[in-house]
Amino acid sequence: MNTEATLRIMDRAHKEMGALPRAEQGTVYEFMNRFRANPRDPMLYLQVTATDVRTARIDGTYRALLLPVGPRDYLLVAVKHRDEVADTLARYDFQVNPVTGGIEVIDVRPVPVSTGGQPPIFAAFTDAQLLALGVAEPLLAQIRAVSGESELLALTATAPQLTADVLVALADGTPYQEVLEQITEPVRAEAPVDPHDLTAAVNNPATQVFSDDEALQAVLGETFEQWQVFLHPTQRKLAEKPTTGPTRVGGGPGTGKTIVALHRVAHLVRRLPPGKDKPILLTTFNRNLAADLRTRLIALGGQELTARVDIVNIDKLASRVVSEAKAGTGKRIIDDNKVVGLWQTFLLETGEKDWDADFLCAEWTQIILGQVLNSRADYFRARRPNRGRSLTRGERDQVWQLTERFVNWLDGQGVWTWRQVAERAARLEMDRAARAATAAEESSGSLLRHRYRHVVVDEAQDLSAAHWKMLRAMVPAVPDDMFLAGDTHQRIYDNHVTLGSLGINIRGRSSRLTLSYRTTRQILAAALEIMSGEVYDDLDGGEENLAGYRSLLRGERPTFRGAATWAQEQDLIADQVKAWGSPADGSIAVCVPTRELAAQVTVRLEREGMAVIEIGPDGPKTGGGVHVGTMHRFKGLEYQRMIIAGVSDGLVPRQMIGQFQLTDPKRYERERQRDRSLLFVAATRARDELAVFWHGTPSSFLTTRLTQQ
Ligand SMILES: Nc1ncnc2c1ncn2[C@@H]1O[C@H](COP(=O)(O)OP(=O)(O)OP(=O)(O)O)[C@@H](O)[C@H]1O
Repeated sequence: MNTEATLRIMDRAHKEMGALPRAEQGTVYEFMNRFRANPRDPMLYLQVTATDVRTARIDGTYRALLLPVGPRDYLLVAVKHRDEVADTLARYDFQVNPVTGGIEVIDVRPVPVSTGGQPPIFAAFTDAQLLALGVAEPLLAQIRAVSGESELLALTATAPQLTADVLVALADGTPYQEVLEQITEPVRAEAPVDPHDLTAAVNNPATQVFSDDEALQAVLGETFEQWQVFLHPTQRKLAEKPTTGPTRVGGGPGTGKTIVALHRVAHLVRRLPPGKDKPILLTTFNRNLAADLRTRLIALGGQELTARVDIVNIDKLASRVVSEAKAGTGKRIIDDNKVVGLWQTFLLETGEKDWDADFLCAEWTQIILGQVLNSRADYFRARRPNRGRSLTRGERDQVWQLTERFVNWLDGQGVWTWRQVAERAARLEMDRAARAATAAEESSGSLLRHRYRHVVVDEAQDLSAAHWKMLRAMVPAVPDDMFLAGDTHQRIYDNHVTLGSLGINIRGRSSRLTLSYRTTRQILAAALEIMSGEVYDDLDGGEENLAGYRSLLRGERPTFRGAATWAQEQDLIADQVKAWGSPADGSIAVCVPTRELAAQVTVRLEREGMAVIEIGPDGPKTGGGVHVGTMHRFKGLEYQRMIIAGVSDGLVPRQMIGQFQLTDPKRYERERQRDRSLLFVAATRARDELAVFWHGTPSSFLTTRLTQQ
């Protein structure tokens, strides 16, 4: 098609279009085509207004508000009913933000006046201070009038993104300097900003625009996914920034880490030379998350994009490496949670009484296999972080010998564990990398190469050291080699690593997202309360916290209710699902600590005539019905409404970990932290509403502030 003019869509106009009836969306689409073909078409009634903005006729009812940003370039800033145009023009202001260099559309309608008589929230900050943080100047008067949270949220709902981010952070008590460093600096324009140069501004990544029809077609098409969103400028920077080495993106639940990882993949694919190979690996912890990543990546860029990306969960990747090398042929892989039982049988059969099966199992999986230790000598030298009791040289010798015998014993039965597969794969890949390096040095023209050019990992907090060693060996240490997304507060498997010691140096290349797009402020506050007092690591020997973690979404306060017995608690669950209208569309989930409880809840809800879908290792089998599953199954998922049930003393944290309190206090702390993280993960799956139930005594993770509200 001949185009006379460009017409880009600004994010807020895009949202307005999404809210129009379907037929109207099609009309906007046609309008855009006609406008691009000939903006002077008299049927479009392009009119200059008192401000810089132009209006044009979409149809008998709707008008487009257009901002000229170049001689033949326009920005669609709003789609309005014709009766609202005059009011909109009077209320809206447009500016180039002097900090970000992006165009902002600002709604300067007055904030509803508070009747509470509270003092203004931002009185402590001068105008100059607020402007230095990137707050939109036309909003200063409104900002000064804000004195309560509901007014604040009414204002931030329509304010430009940076203004909203800054105001909420300041209102939450984040120190000025921290807001400057964490919110403003990451989105500051790289070059000086000329506030009058709209052409430069529209091309600045801070201006959130769709530059083509894809977005509109997505709105019209069936495949429009809610997550196909405008990246926040901080998210975009992380997704597109060139890096000199491994990089990590952290941040609380729902801050868009997965979305950033997916956009990173898309960005890397766009930079690949043409080809048919798959030089990018996208991996995560389990099967259903890998399947989810594939679906989301297809939605983002279609088959063309996924054609260049190997998407596979980490254990499957390891087993693929092992079977390619024909290592372990004929052996059956057994589940890691069966390994302690096997150690017990082995110790019984061999009459070995000096050692505890649990201790040996952890030592073998975490230290010997986990660190891919080659020899007894390596084991003598190995660091044993987080292992609690120390071992003498003689004891280490005994452990080494016992594990060797145990491995032979397993071998004799034709089985091995996922941990062993990971360790073997790491070893094979490390050998391959060493051979590739020698071949390159000798420039012998060998075809030996690294498996991948880029590796992107989601849910990085749950990978073991052996997994990391394997991944490190799969990709050369070059710029943009590894991109890791993860949150240690959500670690639900017992894998603690220090990436630096595994050859993955993320120092100075670690960032954190803080704005949650999933949960409401009310749910977030409860989830943070669950985490209070616990210390978490940053995957690299340091500490990480959730400072600045926040949300702009508003909702009901979560419900916390106890019952006398489990039977009565099940009544609470059934009543709550009914109170939510028992929708069978997969928007509600019930999450419990154990499989037995999940089975009982299923029976109970089915008795009420509800369709129930149990969540298995591959995620929910179908979308419909009320989803029920154990807490582990909820990693990476999200629901409109969630019930977390069985949050009782003895169940959360698990009673059995009490045995370690005296024998192995470090392990006790680790296990307790893991259970706390499970509850945190579960609570942060809820988008709009959350109900937490227990029977008997509530879990010690539920503070009295929560249980008595
Ligand atoms: N810039 C954005 N605009 C609107 N929605 C967003 C944005 N970024 C993320 N989201 C939404 O927030 C939700 C969470 O995103 P995502 O799954 O990427 O978060 P996460 O940090 O990986 O979460 P978790 O750690 O809980 O797995 C999704 O519904 C996603 O669509």
